[in-house]
Amino acid sequence: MGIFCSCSAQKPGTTQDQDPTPGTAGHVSAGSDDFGNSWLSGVSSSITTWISQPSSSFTAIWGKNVPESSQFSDATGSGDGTLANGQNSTDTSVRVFTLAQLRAATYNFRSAMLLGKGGFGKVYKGCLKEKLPPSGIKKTFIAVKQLDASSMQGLKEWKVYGFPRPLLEE
Ligand SMILES: Nc1ncnc2c1ncn2[C@@H]1O[C@H](COP(=O)(O)OP(=O)(O)OP(=O)(O)O)[C@@H](O)[C@H]1O
Repeated sequence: MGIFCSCSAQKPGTTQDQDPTPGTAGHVSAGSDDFGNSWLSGVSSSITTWISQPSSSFTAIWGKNVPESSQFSDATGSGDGTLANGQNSTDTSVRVFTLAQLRAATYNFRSAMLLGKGGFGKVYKGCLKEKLPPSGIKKTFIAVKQLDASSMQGLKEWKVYGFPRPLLEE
């Protein structure tokens, strides 16, 4: 099974009005990977393609009642092109998202975050938060495609049909 995601960046700020928090806001703790071993995810803020592999060791906590210090400060992994599993990307535009981060962004793929379903899997809305000094928060809204385990051919289709793409406004 795999994950693809696309995103649209929001100007830095601290507003919560567009936060896609489900009605039953709560905390999400990323646990062990019960989806399988072969995760791929991609995120794009514009035209860059991001491919990452998960790290189940990263625990992210998300929610309005969560202290800011508990939220991940770097939603994009190391940010230096180093993949979560230690591999290096040859493309400096590649940024890494762990499975835990994508789970946190989508509230563990909560049904309330479901945008739709395609032929290869479900698409969830998510929000990544990054701390900006001194006290700002950058929100990046994403669409995450979670491939069905039986649809790994979707990886090829995804490349062909243009994922990632910006999150469409509602
Ligand atoms: N970037 C996005 N922003 C907002 N909603 C999206 C986005 N991408 C997909 N969706 C929602 O998810 C649904 C499924 O998207 P998907 O891309 O999987 O559709 P599809 O092209 O029909 O699927 P497939 O390519 O797997 O056959 C869409 O109908 C739409 O409602």
